[in-house]
Amino acid sequence: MARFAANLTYLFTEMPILQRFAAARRAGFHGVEILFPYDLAVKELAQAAQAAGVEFVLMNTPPPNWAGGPRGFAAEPGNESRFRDDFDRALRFGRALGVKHLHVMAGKARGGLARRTFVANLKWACARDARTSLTIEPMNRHDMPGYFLDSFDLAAEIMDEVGAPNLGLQFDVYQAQMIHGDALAVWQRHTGRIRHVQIADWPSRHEPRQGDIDFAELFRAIDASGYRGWVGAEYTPRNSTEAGLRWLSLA
Ligand SMILES: O=C(O)C(=O)[C@@H](O)CO
Ligand SMILES: [Mg+2]
Repeated sequence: MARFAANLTYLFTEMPILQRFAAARRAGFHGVEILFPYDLAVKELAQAAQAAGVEFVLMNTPPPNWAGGPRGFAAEPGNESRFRDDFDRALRFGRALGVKHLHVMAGKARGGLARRTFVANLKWACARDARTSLTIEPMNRHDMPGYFLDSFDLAAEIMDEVGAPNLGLQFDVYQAQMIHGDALAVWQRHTGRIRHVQIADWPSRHEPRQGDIDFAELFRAIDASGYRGWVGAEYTPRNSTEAGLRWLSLA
């Protein structure tokens, strides 16, 4: 069975960020994700992860202006040099924390030039450090209007164009269901490309077993596919984080 990581931007928000690592471990998680840890001290984050005994699995790049700004800008023509500077910063940050995957966010853009920009930036980023695993994740149009990477089939095409072994697909169950209406079918269509998984139920984006997705079937499909990577819990708890963790012992 895959290993589970707690997304500390979504879970355990009842306590300060540095306390969330140990809380996640006590709850049964062996890894953690943080969307944008850049405002925090690397040393303190690394110590918190080490003391808790959890792996740092995922963070996003480039660091965006989260307060109302775009979600990344890797597909935005004209921002290439900013992308490179910010990507290098993320790379340094990620190395210091031992982060397994860096999720490269496309930002808001449309059209052929945006596509070429995204491909060129990804090629550059993949070549920057061939040992660092990068991921791309499609986002649904309802939650992120205008986001360039808005389908898993487009992500597969982009990956083929980039053609780098250290670029993988991030399969978020909630995003797949929102975009394509059948997360399991998306899993089956793109299994070989998937490097990281995130889960939340649909349509609520709460914990598994609160909505319409058949997680027993999905976990069986993930197991049967031979996927042995991480599964990140990236959902908004319905009540407290602790109260909603029953799904973890049933997975
Ligand atoms: O919204 C999602 O889904 C994500 O995975 C985030 O990384 C977007 O920031
Ligand atoms: Mg996600």
